[in-house]
Amino acid sequence: MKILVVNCGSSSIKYQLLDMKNELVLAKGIVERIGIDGSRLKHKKGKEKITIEKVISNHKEGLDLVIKTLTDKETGVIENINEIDAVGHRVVHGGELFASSVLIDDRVIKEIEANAFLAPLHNPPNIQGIKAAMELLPDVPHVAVFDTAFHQSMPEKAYLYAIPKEYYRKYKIRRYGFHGTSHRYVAARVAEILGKPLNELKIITAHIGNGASIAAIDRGRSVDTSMGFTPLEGLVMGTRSGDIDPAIVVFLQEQEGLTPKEINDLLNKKSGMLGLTDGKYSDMREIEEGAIANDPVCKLAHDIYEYRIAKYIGAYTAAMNGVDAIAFTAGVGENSPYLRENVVKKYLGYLGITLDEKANDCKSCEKIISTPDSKVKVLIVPTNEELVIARDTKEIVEKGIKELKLW
Ligand SMILES: Nc1ncnc2c1ncn2[C@@H]1O[C@H](COP(=O)(O)OP(=O)(O)O)[C@@H](O)[C@H]1O
Ligand SMILES: CC(=O)OP(=O)(O)O
Ligand SMILES: [Mg+2]
Repeated sequence: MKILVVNCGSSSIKYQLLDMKNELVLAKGIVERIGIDGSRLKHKKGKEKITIEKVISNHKEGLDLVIKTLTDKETGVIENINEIDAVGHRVVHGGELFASSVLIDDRVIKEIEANAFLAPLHNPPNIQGIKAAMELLPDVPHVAVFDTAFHQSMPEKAYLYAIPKEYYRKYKIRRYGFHGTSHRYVAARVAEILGKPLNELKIITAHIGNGASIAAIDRGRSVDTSMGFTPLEGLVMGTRSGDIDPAIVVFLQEQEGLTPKEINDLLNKKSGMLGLTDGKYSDMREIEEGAIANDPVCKLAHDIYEYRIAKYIGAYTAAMNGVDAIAFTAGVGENSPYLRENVVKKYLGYLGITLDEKANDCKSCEKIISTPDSKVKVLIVPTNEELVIARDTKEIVEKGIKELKLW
């Protein structure tokens, strides 16, 4: 079975074509700058890389180009579209309706559309991608895999905010959490690597990418996570503030005369590492270089970044009344020995953890980086959200079911 995985952002489409016989990635790529000057497709087939520069006005044109590239004699990996057996779509916000992956039909599309007000940046392009893919590949099943689904197991005490309850009833304001597909994959891998059943482990997963979140996973179920109503809450990120006193929002609106959209942009796009470095850097590689070279601005920004991670690990250890394993994943978590070393050595000694510095000196590897005598295990686990999407899609299609049960 060959499955196309599609992840539509506001101006991009990431895709992978997988052969599920051996879970091999046949080709992958990204369409960038959709509807903007300089749109292009970057495609990778094995070690071969190509770029097609072309005007791409909308998601349908983008997906059309993806399919053409996948079936082209030179760049392609399949003869024609009939070889694609199913399509798996990443959908960011499933609200309270979707606690698992589902087969897409008219009702599901309507419900994802109804949730768009909760994720105005993410869900509209996701829906455009689904509609375009269903038009281009009308004869195969399409499956939606939600970022929020895995976190639907959180108890009320973790997901309700202490604001008048009518706003939960009226607008569904609550913690949803994101990156669920990644947290779910990483927790399952931790159990496999440690050779213990997932339902006997307390795991903290730290998805530290450009967007970043931490989750507390108690015996396979997400019981708390740092992102909230939107992906703005929690950790300090590339350009997002993470936790702040909500009174700052009102204060800045009044003092600076900002509109709701302006304050939202300020917190999502101009804050985090970018804000802390006066608009210089949002990429962790640059901040790290600066911090290692003792640049005081980068050093302080990095201190704040790692401190927030450490605080959440402490909070989630308390939330689960203990922890067996802590796993780092995503762009920074997988690739930065410096970040992991700082968090573990400065802040996690009290858990009986010693860092194995040699093991930690590694990028994109899957391994244990705490010493054998450490009471709590620390791991690096490269995430693979596309593989989870493809596996869920395969399971739904093969079993002929509408919905997958996650727990
Ligand atoms: N070697 C590295 N050291 C530190 N940070 C890295 C390294 N490689 C990638 N990153 C960081 O990973 C982040 C992107 O992570 P990723 O998980 O791809 O994010 P997203 O999916 O949110 O775009 C960037 O901030 C980048 O700087
Ligand atoms: C939901 C979210 O924050 O995603 P990303 O980290 O990819 O921006
Ligand atoms: Mg990501």
